[in-house]
Amino acid sequence: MCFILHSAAVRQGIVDTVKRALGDPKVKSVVICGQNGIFCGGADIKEFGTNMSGPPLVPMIHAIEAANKPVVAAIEGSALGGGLELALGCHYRIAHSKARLGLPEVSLGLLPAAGGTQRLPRLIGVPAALDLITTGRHVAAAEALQLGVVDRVAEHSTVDAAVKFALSVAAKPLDARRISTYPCPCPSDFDALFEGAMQKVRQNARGAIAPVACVQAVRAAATRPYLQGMEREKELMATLFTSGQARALQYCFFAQRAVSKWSMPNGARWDTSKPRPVHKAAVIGLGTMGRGIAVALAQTGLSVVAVETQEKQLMEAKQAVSGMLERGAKRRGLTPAALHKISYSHDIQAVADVDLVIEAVFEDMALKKKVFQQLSAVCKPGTFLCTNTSALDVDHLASQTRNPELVVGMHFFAPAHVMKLLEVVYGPQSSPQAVATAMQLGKKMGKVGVAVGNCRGFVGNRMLKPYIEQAFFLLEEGATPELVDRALEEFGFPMGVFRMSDLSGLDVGWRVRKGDGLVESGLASGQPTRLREGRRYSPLGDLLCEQGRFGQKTGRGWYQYDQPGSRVARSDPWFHSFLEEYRARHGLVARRIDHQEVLERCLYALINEGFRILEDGIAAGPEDIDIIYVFGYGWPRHRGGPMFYAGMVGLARVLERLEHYHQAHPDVPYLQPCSLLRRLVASGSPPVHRWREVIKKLHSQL
Ligand SMILES: CCC[C@H](O)CC(=O)SCCNC(=O)CCNC(=O)[C@H](O)C(C)(C)COP(=O)([O-])OP(=O)([O-])OC[C@H]1O[C@@H](n2cnc3c(N)ncnc32)[C@H](O)[C@@H]1OP(=O)([O-])[O-]
Repeated sequence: MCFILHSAAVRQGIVDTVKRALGDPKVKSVVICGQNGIFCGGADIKEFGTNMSGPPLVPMIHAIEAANKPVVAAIEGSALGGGLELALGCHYRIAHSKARLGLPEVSLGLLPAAGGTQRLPRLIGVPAALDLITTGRHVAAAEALQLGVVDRVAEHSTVDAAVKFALSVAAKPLDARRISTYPCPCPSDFDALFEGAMQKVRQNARGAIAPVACVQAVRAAATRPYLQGMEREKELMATLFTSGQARALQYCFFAQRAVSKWSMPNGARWDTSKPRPVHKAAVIGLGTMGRGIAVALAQTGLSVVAVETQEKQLMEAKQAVSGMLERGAKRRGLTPAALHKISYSHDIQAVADVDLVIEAVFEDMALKKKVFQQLSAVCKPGTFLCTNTSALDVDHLASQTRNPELVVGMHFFAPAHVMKLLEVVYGPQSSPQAVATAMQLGKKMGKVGVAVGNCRGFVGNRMLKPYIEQAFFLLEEGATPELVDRALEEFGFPMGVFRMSDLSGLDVGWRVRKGDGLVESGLASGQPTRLREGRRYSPLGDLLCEQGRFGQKTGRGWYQYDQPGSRVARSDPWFHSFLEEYRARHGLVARRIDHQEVLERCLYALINEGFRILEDGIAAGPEDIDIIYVFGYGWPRHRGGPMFYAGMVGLARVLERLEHYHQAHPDVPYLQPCSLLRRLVASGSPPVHRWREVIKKLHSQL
């Protein structure tokens, strides 16, 4: 018999049908399978937080395990979460060779609470179960077989194989097949194992509580009888279930899927815009970003033309890209086939026949303009021209070409072959097909693409500006880089703003500020002013750059490093006395600044800019901003992204604190609450999924 599992109706169907099968003397054994080639993706996440109806999962799985006829799970596609837990309740598991299995609940802020934390360690041992449950990683059928999660792997029809197998074991005793009755294999180094596991998850979790609860639940499996372990699993799940973290992580799950359903202000949408196939692509400029992009493109199986006009740089890049592809293939146990997908040239004419070009030359408008003019002349008609700028005007570049509708931004994040985020930037002239093609190519490259409008810094970098600005101001007012970074890292960022600035290089922002005319001449005198056009400005970063302190690469920045290029940031007494002198020179009196002020000033300023971005229609909804921050800027996923976080804090509270800080710092426009935030508060602070209605109303009145 075949069943489908998903929501309340499905569970009811399983309970009824299994009962009927077990009571029917003609039925000798039972096979459970999914529909449309997918065994089961687990519990319906949309059901969480609602009044769950239908039979609960745990007694359903117990009844299957207790059955007196063999029950075989035929796993095709995925068996995830509750789906795998159901399979663990069956007496045998047969998986298709392409199937993937896992307990990803931890990534939703939960734990496998339908017996997963109690059965899996009994089946495959504590270390392997801890690995799967605390990371939530999916395993392929071959690994599942090796670990002992499944009994057999089928190459062809899994259901046929399972039916045949079920008939062959119809008369066999089942006592040894009920996992809940197994003793949990207890390793001799029990305490060390759990201490090590706990330390590891705490280190990686950045404040997320679900991984810690997962370890506690597995520990219960190893120390308590099955039923008591189930009680502990239930208790821990109840705590997680009501936590804000579970809500945030489940929001991220749906937000990630929502952003793929992009729309543009002109009404173009993902479901009405057809992408054009891309068979051959080119990258122009083989610096750090260009190399990463070339690797990511080649790994999709596309033919890639990599162009770098400087011969020496071209040779170096060729070596570096080959190394990256070889290491990537080795990690995945493959031969580096992508190596042969790339051809290199120093001549831009080599891109004449490609379908899409990604320009990744130095971040300089004059240079990029020249490249776009050349591309427009060289490429065959219809070639999409994309720029990997991180902040420059995409429309201006489009205007250099004969067909501006073919131009979009594809903003990758370093290292481009690793980082998941891709901002796809459209201008008023970009065609829906160009956006659809860039989004589809991003997906092929394993990226999470977010389509956004064109403005300075797009979404991510635009919001970063007020965040960094506040961090600089906090130093002037009495904080240290250590204090600011600690507050942000305790919040859950992998790196605070100053450690991040040292890593990416202080000179990057310096160059941009110089280009904007913000860096005053005569800095050497050490007396630059702290105002630009009536706005407060901190020249601290400029002063460090003047001293050649560019961060890790020079061994000095906001921190000091043992040597240029080394990664361990150490507190720098030089910087502390420099800061004191700076404050004294400008008549600034240091005051005590606590973590709460750091978080409120840095994060609320960033969130406020997020509201402006929504107001301006640069991002279609809060989900787009949140996904950009979670995937590209290290925002802790268990806090859902900045806009979701604002809702968790309470919009009225965010507004009140911004008003407070703006009053104290009237010369900082970024702290002035945005009118969309005011409007949302006035509309009763609706939940984040209803903000679009308020935004739509606002836009219709403009
Ligand atoms: C008591 C405790 C019990 C248990 O321990 C708890 C759990 O099981 S927790 C659960 C543990 N399980 C997981 O964490 C597995 C989560 N799911 C996945 O990893 C992938 O969806 C899957 C691999 C299954 C398919 O990938 P794919 O083929 O690329 O397809 P896709 O990803 O694009 O999704 C297609 C559509 O289905 C939607 N949707 C999907 N799953 C769920 C769900 N569980 N629920 C609701 N909806 C779900 C998804 O939103 C999308 O909707 P839309 O409206 O079309 O945008």
